[in-house]
Amino acid sequence: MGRFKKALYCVELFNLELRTYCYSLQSVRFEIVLNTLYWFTHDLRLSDNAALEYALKNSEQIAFVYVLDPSTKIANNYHSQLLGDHQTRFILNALQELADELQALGHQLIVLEGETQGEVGEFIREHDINQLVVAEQVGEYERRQVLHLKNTFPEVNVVQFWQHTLFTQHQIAELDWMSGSFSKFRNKVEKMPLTVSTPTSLENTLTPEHWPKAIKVDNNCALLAWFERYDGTYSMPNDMPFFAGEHAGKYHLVSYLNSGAAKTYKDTRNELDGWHNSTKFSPYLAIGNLSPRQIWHAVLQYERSDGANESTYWIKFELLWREYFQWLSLKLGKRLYAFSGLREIKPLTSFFAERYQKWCSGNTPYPLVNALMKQLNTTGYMSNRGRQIAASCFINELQLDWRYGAAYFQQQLIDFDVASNWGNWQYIAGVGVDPRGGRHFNIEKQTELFDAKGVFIRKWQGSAVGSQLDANDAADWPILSDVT
Ligand SMILES: Cc1cc2nc3c(=O)[nH]c(=O)nc-3n(C[C@H](O)[C@H](O)[C@H](O)COP(=O)(O)OP(=O)(O)OC[C@H]3O[C@@H](n4cnc5c(N)ncnc54)[C@H](O)[C@@H]3O)c2cc1C
Repeated sequence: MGRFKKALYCVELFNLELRTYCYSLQSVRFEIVLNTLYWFTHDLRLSDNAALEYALKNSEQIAFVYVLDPSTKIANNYHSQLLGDHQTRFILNALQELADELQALGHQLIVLEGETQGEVGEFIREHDINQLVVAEQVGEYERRQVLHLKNTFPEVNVVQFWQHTLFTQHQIAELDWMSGSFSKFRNKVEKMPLTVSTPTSLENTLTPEHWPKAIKVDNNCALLAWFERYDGTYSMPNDMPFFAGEHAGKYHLVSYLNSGAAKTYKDTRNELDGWHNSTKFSPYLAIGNLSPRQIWHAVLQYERSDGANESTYWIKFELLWREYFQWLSLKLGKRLYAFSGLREIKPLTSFFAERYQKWCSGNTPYPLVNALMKQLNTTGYMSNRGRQIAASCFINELQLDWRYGAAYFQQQLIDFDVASNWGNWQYIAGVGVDPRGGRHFNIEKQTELFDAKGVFIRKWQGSAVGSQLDANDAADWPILSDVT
């Protein structure tokens, strides 16, 4: 055989082998049915959800699961629940909407009740799941849950997607930002500059007839049970109409921008009250009814159509604060919850049960703080400036351990987000990465600035009942000779 013919022969042999290999790969693929479990966590939406798109395109059968964990309703070491009633209600309503959406597509949202990783694990076992798809999260506790499942089920293909932030992990790696102040982070982001990729829409990528088959279960009444337990007779305050769900989130985004309030955002964002004085995007971002990319691009679109100014820039600036805390939380891991945060020095505090109680219920000697806490307890919301004042009072005037305050906020906030809450508390307590140390807001000055006429304090009945911080002062303690 000539050299040329020999070469051709070899190529043909190689092609044949390649075809056989591909064919066997195809048959393997047909033998293994991809039974996927899609686990919803902080991504309660169908659009701009890369993990969900992947799961739908790469499965033969699929089940959608969300877990309601009763242990999150039990008081923890800080005397607070991990999941308070305001956010519970918000989540339940969002789940109901998601369940309806999935049902219209011939699928089911299976709401399980129990210890989260145990419930997911049991579902994997019972339904021969060989692929678990879940959005990647920044919280240490949530990350450990997925890690635990990966270790328990090495045969299950665990696929995770990063979709809770504006930027990708790859973009952040390129930034070469090894944690540090917000200014450093923002400067780097804006100097590069990093681009926020366009959000995706499920309808444009996958028509319903191409969805995988549904894995269904019979017993699915946990959602109803939780509604009965936690929705009760609750009526939403008229001036804080937080309707939950992906549709409500999208509607809120459009109506906020249509209201024109974005044009004056920078001047109004610090006000203590008023629906349109700030965007109120936070509850939707916290549970993933909206993605930050959807908001970012809606603001860009608004700037193109209605004009950009300092205020529209400032909305993006604040979204960068959120972004910063998400990446910081990922870097800090469990140090996000540590008393000394990132610093070597532990703050000087004590535990005054009475002061703590008074702060929580809004009965301190500080009317503005009282009004803020009552607003929080009633609505689940408090403005950013309000949060700064209330947290500063907790740390500086009341000299309490900041972690108890953070945990109480976690319980009360409708928009609780692990990175933003614990990160901001660290920042005010002076144990975070900020080089300037903690923040002490002068309550009198803040009252003068934001509630000079006392309207907010009257609305929330903040007037101080007594001017004394502690019922017992040192003089009330028995002296040693009396005790013996
Ligand atoms: C002690 C303390 C605790 C906080 N806890 C939370 C929390 O659990 N969840 C939460 O979402 N935010 C938290 N924040 C940040 C901020 O107060 C809220 O995001 C904001 O008040 C929500 O209202 P908005 O959507 O109208 O904000 P806007 O002023 O309209 O801001 C637009 C968006 O930017 C982001 N943002 C604005 N300010 C901050 C900030 N300081 N840190 C991080 N992101 C920011 C939010 O996503 C917000 O929705 C906390 C702040 C403090 C000081």
